[in-house]
Amino acid sequence: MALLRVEGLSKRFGPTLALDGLDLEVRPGEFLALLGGSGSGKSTLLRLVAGFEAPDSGRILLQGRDLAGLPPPARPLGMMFQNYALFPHLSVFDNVAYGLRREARPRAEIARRVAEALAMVGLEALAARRPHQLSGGQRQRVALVRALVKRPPLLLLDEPLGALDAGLRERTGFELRALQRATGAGFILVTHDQAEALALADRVAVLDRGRVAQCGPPAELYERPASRFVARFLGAANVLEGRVAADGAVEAAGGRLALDHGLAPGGALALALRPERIRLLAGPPPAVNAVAGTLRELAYRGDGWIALVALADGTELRVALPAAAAPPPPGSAVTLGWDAAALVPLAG
Ligand SMILES: Nc1ncnc2c1ncn2[C@@H]1O[C@H](COP(=O)(O)OP(=O)(O)OP(=O)(O)O)[C@@H](O)[C@H]1O
Repeated sequence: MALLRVEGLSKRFGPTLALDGLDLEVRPGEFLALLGGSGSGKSTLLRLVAGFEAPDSGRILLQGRDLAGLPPPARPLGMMFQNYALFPHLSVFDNVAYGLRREARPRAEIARRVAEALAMVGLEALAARRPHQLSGGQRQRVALVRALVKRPPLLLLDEPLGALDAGLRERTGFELRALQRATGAGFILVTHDQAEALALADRVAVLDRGRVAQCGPPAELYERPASRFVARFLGAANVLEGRVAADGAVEAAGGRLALDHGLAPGGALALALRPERIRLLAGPPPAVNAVAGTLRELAYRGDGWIALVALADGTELRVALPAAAAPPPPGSAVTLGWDAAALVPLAG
């Protein structure tokens, strides 16, 4: 059985349709990332699951039970939202113990469970401190174990790493995933950071205008995006608009493109092509999967280069080159090529 099942969920705020018949499933023990641009409905979905808002239509089932009408505290969920304020006047221990005390658990059990929870994130030595005596990353970890100490089957996290700097963000991300595996809880993590979603999640759901545009394991979304939207949103893929010629090759971007499998001729077709799958070619171009263009812009990124190449038909390709590629200066004529397997047909 699914841990969480969301069926046909819709929510309107005045003229804005924040969720538009959204369907989603989270499996037991799964780390699911909700990825989407600003206003795509990520936070609204989390707020509806948490019970802070009621849907206009649709159902939310947790472990098979319809949550309709249940107030937030009655929902068996842990939550860590953007403004995860800790109680400033309470110690780390008391912050984490808060939820267990409200359940009137025996003192000895509370002491044991809080100690275990703090040990999971390496904060047992800081139990007596107040929040203002902690670093940002430490506060964030206290908020996390506070949400987990009641062992909820599902934890909702809204941009939990958003306030941390890049280095701490990556480290805390790894900790988050280790904690998820150790507890076996299902996690839903809202983020607008695609690298974070791809790195941490078992599956990623890409949201677009209140619907799930695609949901699947990170590599599947990245390698086989279903639509132009997902291809561009994840990893800034190039999208080539073309037409299938009589011999099954694709005419696009002013060149002839061959896929690694046959296509029925005649139709219009969009193909995704990742920037890092494109190479600079020297010498005469091959007959297929190569195009000539002019290098317009070049940016050094430390681990490599990003080049913008304008083709004769006006298409602009984004090309990621390795640091050792030694690209020619802007204004140069270049030939680009790629393997047939790099071309991914898009359905929408
Ligand atoms: N309480 C509200 N009143 C009016 N409009 C709202 C309300 N909450 C959300 N919206 C609107 O619903 C849409 C979805 O908002 P939501 O906060 O779910 O997006 P999001 O994907 O979380 O965006 P962000 O990444 O910017 O946080 C937006 O257009 C937003 O302006």
